[in-house]
Amino acid sequence: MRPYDAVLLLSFGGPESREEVMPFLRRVTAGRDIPDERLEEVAHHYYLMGGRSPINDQNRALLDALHAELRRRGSAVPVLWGNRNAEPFLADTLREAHGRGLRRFLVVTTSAYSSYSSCRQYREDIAAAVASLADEGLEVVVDKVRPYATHPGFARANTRLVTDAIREAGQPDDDRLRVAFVTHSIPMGMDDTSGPGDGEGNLYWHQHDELGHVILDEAGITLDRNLHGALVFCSRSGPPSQPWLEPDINDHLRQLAGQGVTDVVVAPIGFVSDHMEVRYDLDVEAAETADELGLRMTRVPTVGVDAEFVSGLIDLVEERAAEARGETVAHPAWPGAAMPSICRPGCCPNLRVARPAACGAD
Ligand SMILES: CC1=C(CCC(=O)O)c2cc3nc(cc4[nH]c(cc5[nH]c(cc1n2)c(C)c5CCC(=O)O)c(CCC(=O)O)c4C)C(CCC(=O)O)=C3C
Ligand SMILES: [Fe+2]
Repeated sequence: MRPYDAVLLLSFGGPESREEVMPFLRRVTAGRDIPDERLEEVAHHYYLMGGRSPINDQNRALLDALHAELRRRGSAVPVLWGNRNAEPFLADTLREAHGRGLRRFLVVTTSAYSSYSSCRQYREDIAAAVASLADEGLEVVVDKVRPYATHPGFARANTRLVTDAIREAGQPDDDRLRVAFVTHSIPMGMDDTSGPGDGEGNLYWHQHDELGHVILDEAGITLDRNLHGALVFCSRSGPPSQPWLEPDINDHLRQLAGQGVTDVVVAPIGFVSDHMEVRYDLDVEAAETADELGLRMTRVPTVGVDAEFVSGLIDLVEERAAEARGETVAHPAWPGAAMPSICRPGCCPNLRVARPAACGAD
C-alpha cells in the first residue's frame, strides 16, 4: 500500500521581483512586532539582489533532486512544491493537486530544527491550508517527516562540507583558525520554549550546539587537528528591547580578531540552502566585517542539493511512509535523538496566539 499520493516540499518562499518585496515582507511580519526601520533594511537587502530572493530557485533545484532520488529508488510518486509566504502558496498547490485526484500528502520542509519559527509555524500554516480547502469542500490529509536536524544525512553532509572548507582555508595553526557555526537568531523566549514541551526547552540552541560539536570532532579526526569553534547567530530582527540569541556573527568576528585569529570558517548549519540570510547577512555583511578586521573568511556551502543530504530526506520520506503503514521502523539519529514524526502536544509553542497545528498530537 502506498500511504501518500505525493511528496510536498514546503518552504518559506521569497519574492522574485522588486514589486513583490514589500507585499512579501508585510505578509511575513503581519501581526509581529518588527520595527519599520528593520523592514526597510531587509527590503534593501532584497533590492540589492534585484528584488529576487535566491530561495525559490534553490527550491526548484531541490524539487528536481528529490524527484530524481525517488525515481532512482523506483518510486513514481509525484513531488510538489508549496510556500508559506510567496507563490506557489501551499493552499493553491494542495487545491491544484486535489483537482488531479491526489488526497494524501507527505511534507518535507526546508527547515531542519525545532522551534516555533522553524517547526510549529509550518504546521500552523499546513493546518490553515487544509482548513481552507475543507471550507471549499475539498478533503486532504497532510503528514510531515520528522525534524531532521538530528538526521545523519543532514549531519554528515554538513560535516563533509565543513571539513573541506577547513582544508581549503589552508591555515595550519589551530590557534589562528576558528569555525563559526551560524544560524538564524530567534527571540530567547522562543528558544526557551523550543522542544517537546517536557520542561527541558532550548532545543533549538541545543540541536545547533550539538551538531557544531560533532562536526568539529569529526573534522578534527579527519584532518588530525585540534579545532576550535563556536555557535553564533545572524539576522536578528524584533525590537532592541527584546532579547534574541547572541552573539551576532559580526560581534564574534571582532572578538576573534582581538584574539590573534587570522582565519574564520563560516558554516551556516542553520540553513539548508543559500537563503537571503546567507547571501546577504553572511556573504555581504559578515564578509565586509571580516575584511575590515583583516580576517580571512571562508564560507562553507549550505547542504543545498548535496547528494547525501537529498538521499537522507528521501530516507525520511520512506521512514514516514513505513510508519503510516504501521510497520516497525528504525529512526536513525546523529547527533542526539530522533524527534517524533508526530509532534508532542504543546511543543515549540506559539507564545502569542493559540492556533491549530497539523502533524501533531495536539
Ligand atoms: C528560525 C528562522 C528561520 C530558519 C528556519 C526556516 O527556514 O524557516 C527563518 C528562515 C527564513 N526567514 C526568511 C525571511 C524573513 N524572516 C523574517 C523574520 C523572522 N524570522 C525568524 C526566524 C527564522 N526565519 C523570526 C523569529 C523572525 C521575526 C519575526 C517572526 O517571528 O516571524 C523576516 C521579516 C524581516 C526581518 O525581521 O528580518 C523575513 C523577510 C526567509 C526567506 C529568505 C529568503 O528570501 O531567501 C527564510 C528562509
Ligand atoms: Fe526569518
